[in-house]
Amino acid sequence: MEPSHHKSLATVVVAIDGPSGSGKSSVSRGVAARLGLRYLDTGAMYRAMTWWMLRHGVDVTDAGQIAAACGKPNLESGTDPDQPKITVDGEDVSAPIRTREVTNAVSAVSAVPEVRARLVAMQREIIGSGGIVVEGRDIGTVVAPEAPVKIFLTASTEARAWRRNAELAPDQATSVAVTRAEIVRRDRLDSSRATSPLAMADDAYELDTTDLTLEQVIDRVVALVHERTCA
Ligand SMILES: Nc1ncnc2c1ncn2[C@@H]1O[C@H](COP(=O)(O)OP(=O)(O)OP(=O)(O)O)[C@@H](O)[C@H]1O
Ligand SMILES: Nc1ccn([C@H]2C[C@H](O)[C@@H](COP(=O)(O)O)O2)c(=O)n1
Repeated sequence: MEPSHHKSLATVVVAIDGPSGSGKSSVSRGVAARLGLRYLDTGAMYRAMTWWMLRHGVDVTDAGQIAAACGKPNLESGTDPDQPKITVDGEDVSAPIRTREVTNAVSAVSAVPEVRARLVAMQREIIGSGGIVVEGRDIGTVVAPEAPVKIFLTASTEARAWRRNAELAPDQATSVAVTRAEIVRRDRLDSSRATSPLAMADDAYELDTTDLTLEQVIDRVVALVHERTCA
């Protein structure tokens, strides 16, 4: 990252991007809680949109159907890092958006430009004047390109598969090999879509978390935020 614009914590935007299972959610929540910032999980928004499509019988392989329907659900994202919550039409969907059915359909839904246009606008509105950690795939490149702190988290495919597999709910349990294949497929789709694919911003700080504990990663990101904001 270029040493540049110093900001106060009250207005800072910390953009955290990376592939599935690299630790974005846990790191972002930990950093936000430590620094007293808000937290936005943009992946949860794409998941909630996908959950609604599946619930309403939208064919999630048909981009036209997705585009026509994506303005209908009323999504509300909480920003409390200690209690992340997302509702669709008033229903708390924090748990059902984590099923493998949603996980395996979300890349197709999030590749549709109309979906991205609506959710990116909502994300920018929530970010507002800042004081927030935002995680996703295109935060540093598209949603908040002016963010003074940009982190791109990575980890080996093996580490990500083990981490992701270990946290599946009992009714979603599968083998590490299946989880690994699902992660590889999702990364490929998320990185190859035409509109704002998963990508590292030129001015992002790349952090490989393979051999780091969660606490070590949080410590490093907090240190970077202090460095960038002089706080
Ligand atoms: N550095 C780390 N060391 C060990 N486990 C970690 C580390 N970072 C995250 N984890 C664990 O890995 C799992 C996946 O992390 P997390 O959900 O934060 O990743 P993610 O990048 O947000 O994934 P996704 O994009 O698929 O939602 C969680 O169970 C988390 O506790
Ligand atoms: N900014 C974002 C965030 C997420 N997505 C899509 C692509 C992911 O596979 C999916 C779920 O995200 P996760 O909860 O695993 O972080 O949502 C995106 O396209 N852009």
